[in-house]
Amino acid sequence: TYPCLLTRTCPSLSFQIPQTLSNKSLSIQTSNILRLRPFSSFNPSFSSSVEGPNSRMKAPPLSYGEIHVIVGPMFAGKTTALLHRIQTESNNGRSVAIIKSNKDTRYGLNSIVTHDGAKFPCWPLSDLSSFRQKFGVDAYEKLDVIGIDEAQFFEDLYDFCCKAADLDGKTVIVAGLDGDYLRRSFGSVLDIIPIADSVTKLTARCEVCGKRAFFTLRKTRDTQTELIGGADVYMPVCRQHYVNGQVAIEATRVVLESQKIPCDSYLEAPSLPS
Ligand SMILES: Nc1ncnc2c1ncn2[C@@H]1O[C@H](COP(=O)(O)OP(=O)(O)O)[C@@H](O)[C@H]1O
Ligand SMILES: Cc1cn([C@H]2C[C@H](O)[C@@H](COP(=O)(O)O)O2)c(=O)[nH]c1=O
Repeated sequence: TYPCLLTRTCPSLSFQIPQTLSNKSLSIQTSNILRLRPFSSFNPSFSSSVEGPNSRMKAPPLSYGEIHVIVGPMFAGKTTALLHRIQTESNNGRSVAIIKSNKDTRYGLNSIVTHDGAKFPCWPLSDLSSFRQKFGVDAYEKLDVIGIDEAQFFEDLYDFCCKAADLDGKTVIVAGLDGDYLRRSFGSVLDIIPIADSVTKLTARCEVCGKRAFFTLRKTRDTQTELIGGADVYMPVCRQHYVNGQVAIEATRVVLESQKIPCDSYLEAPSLPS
């Protein structure tokens, strides 16, 4: 339980093997060994390399960061919750920034907008790794809280969150879809659960019966995973109406294809079987 820093050892490291082991035939490659260094021997005012000529490790931050994940179907209030948390952090005097995917250009690139129309300025990016450079290295150092919306669209989500919280001391608040329209894991959102401090799953209202909605039903015949859209393309549904809706969509597809009738939108909420 001694607070410690893991440092990669240099190949010339000498260490003691317990007597019981040293008598046996034992081959250990020192370059693959991790050594625990007492925290007290670490000087936090050093920001560059920690140990040895081969080490590229950055000194750990003075305080470590946090990762909070908000998931749920579309219309569940993920963006609203993200904006609320960011606003609270900002009101508490912390420096904040929000990143969103530049794939969603529906409301203009430089703002995130909730389904209710609430807005906040943001950084539209294709990948998270470019954020530090684009935001400015000095400005990034001073940043306390980073919000990420539409997290399912970022392939480098895991690496970014890890680095931001573990090495750079940032609080990262991530909002995104846990599942796609077929309820498959979406992007890397579920991959960051093991490194998160908290996970919140929000629900919407089922568009058919008004009960809690856990899933997002796609109303069109498109089959690609990524398809930007709102209520024109998607509706939040409960389990019963997800299952019924998928059956209805599949049946409609078969009928339309057999009659070669082009149709963009299959479903309207009132016509869904209950
Ligand atoms: N079926 C629905 N269930 C819940 N909220 C809905 C629904 N349809 C529209 N909304 C509106 O959407 C808002 C949530 O928007 P938003 O935060 O952008 O959600 P998300 O980011 O999860 O898609 C709700 O406060 C509500 O006013
Ligand atoms: C289910 C599903 C959604 N999308 C897209 C549709 C929207 O542009 C976003 C989700 O936005 P929200 O803030 O959660 O409302 O994702 C998609 O591309 N594929 C899907 O399967």
